[in-house]
Amino acid sequence: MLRCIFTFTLLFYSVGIYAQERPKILITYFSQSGNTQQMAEAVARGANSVDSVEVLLLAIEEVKVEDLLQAKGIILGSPVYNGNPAPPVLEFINSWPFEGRPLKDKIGAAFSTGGGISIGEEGVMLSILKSMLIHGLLVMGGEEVEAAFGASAITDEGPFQMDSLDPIFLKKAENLGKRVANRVLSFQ
Ligand SMILES: Cc1cc2nc3c(=O)[nH]c(=O)nc-3n(C[C@H](O)[C@H](O)[C@H](O)COP(=O)(O)O)c2cc1C
Repeated sequence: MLRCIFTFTLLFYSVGIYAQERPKILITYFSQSGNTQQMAEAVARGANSVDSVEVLLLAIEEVKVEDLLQAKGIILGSPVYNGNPAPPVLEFINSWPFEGRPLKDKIGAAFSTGGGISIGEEGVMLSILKSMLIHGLLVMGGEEVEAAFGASAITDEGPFQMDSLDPIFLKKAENLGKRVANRVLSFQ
């Protein structure tokens, strides 16, 4: 009986500690026609490949303030709309709590999708990173030099006009998620 209680207590505490210690990574996106969502899912796959982190994948409209506050890493994605992040993404960022800068020192990263080559993806990621810097996040880019500002994908020009995004873009997104997850762990 005593042994049973001991085992149960040990199990209870180990589960508690494990749950408590897994830092959360929030991956969030706006997507009207599914491209940015595909990138977000790839980012989440990459983050999930790292043990000991908890990954939350949510469309921006599903994100609650507590999700932002609890996350140790925030990875935000947007399509390019006329060279800028999509307006709902800007509204989302404008809704982040600012008083006391509660998002300070979290890790931040960005991803984007755009219809054409060199008509906005990079600018959108930099715009997201700039806002993250205002909030005090520690921002980072992707794994590859070709993803220096984050992971981006072309969705509607030349060879990149397919239902599913080209694997080269999805790989960069996965690597971004993995990189952020590893950094979050090393900053614990
Ligand atoms: C209103 C609007 C404006 C857009 N402007 C641009 C643009 O300036 N540059 C670009 O590369 N793609 C532009 N696009 C294309 C989208 O960025 C692209 O299709 C993106 O992958 C859509 O993402 P989603 O499928 O997640 O909604 C625009 C699309 C819309 C609807």
